[in-house]
Amino acid sequence: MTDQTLLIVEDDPGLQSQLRWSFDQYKVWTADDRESALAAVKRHQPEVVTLDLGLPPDPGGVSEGFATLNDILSMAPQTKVIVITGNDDQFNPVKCIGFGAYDFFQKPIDPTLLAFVVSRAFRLHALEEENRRLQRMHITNPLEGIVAASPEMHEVCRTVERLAPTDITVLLLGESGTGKEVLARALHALGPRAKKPFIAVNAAAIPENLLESELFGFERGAYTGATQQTKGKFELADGGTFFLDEIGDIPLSLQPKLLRVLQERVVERVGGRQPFKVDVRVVCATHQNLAKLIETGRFREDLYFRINEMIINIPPVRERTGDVAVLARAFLEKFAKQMRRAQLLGFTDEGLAALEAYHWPGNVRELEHKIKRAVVMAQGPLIDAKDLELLPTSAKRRLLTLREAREMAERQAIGMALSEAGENVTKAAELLEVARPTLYALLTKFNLKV
Ligand SMILES: Nc1ncnc2c1ncn2[C@@H]1O[C@H](COP(=O)(O)OP(=O)(O)OP(=O)(O)O)[C@@H](O)[C@H]1O
Repeated sequence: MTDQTLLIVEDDPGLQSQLRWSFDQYKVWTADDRESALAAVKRHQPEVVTLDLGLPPDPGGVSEGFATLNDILSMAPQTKVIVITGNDDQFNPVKCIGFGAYDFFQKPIDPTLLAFVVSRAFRLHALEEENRRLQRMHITNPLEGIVAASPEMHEVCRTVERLAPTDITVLLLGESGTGKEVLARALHALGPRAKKPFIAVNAAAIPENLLESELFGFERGAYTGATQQTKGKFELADGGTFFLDEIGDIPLSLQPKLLRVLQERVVERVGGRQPFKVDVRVVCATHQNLAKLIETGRFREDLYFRINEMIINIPPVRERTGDVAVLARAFLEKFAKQMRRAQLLGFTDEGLAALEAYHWPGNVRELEHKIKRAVVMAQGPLIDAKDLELLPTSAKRRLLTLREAREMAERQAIGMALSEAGENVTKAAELLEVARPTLYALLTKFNLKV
């Protein structure tokens, strides 16, 4: 027997038991009036219901059946209700479907046909559930490897999705640790070059005198110690994506050579005389203000125009509405699993308040490190401000309106509850102590696509 649950609402005991036996491959529950039907829906959450329209106290009519249909669908809108009636009013089918029933059946019942309709209803329900699950995942995982609940980051992710299939050079602007590299990887992974290399170079991390050969490669004998020809990173990225992080740190002397690669996709190794073509998609990033660097003569304007075909501004964590809680939760799960600390369940209210109040100058990277440390340090089942080495600060933040504060809190609570409930809306609604329809209404209100 499967876990698929069927509720048969039928007041005729003979028909009820006939139906019960013909569906023994499902978990079957029965009810014979509106009250017991609603109790069974609440308790057993059947995916499919067969509903006799003629229920007491109106067994010869349809009023009680329609009221039951209406109540079931208000309580559990995803349920597939198959209406069965002996009443041959030709308008009933239209009315039932208009009320949200999945299908309509006239008595006498053809068991083979009904079995077929019921199994199709289960299939459709499963497909819709899977669809809802995928959409819910999208709330906190808008892109592979990216955790975000804020509309600001969802917008960034949508832009990444739109740009991924193109070869447009993208410039990612954002403070350190905001996720520029993760987004560059997403641009690569979602595009046609996904199976080819993704090569990242951080210009700030490589000494100036080594940067040219790192980027463009060198020929044997190009300088003392150059014992063999070596490929540069551009060449290694051939066919794929080249991610140049901290482009603002590229020395002025190298900028013309870089401009040439970007303009003509041509590379020349240090000490080489034969320029050759490379096929790369280029993504650049910086936390610096390039306009200022241009003003002070440290960055070429023509290079700037080359790399800014499309700019994506990544907001700092303190400006993302509702991201801190879901990021914290995701990192807690990741590190608790890695470090086998399954007893860690979440954050104390004070811990969460401290996370929210902090201004995160190091953005997601800092948040990740703080949670990692706290997972090691925490003694009880909940992480508090002390474990995080944070005190609720009085750091100046823009004063929120009451409405903004309420919405932010609601959004965070929903994100946390969904994450806690493994993305199961029913469980999340229980954790939040609201009815499922209320949670759905809130998800819609916050444009969370369920
Ligand atoms: N939205 C996110 N969801 C999950 N993890 C994230 C997210 N953003 C960033 N991270 C993680 O935070 C860390 C820093 O991200 P990343 O290296 O992409 O930032 P960056 O902006 O490139 O930093 P820098 O400017 O210092 O190079 C990484 O471990 C990354 O996996």
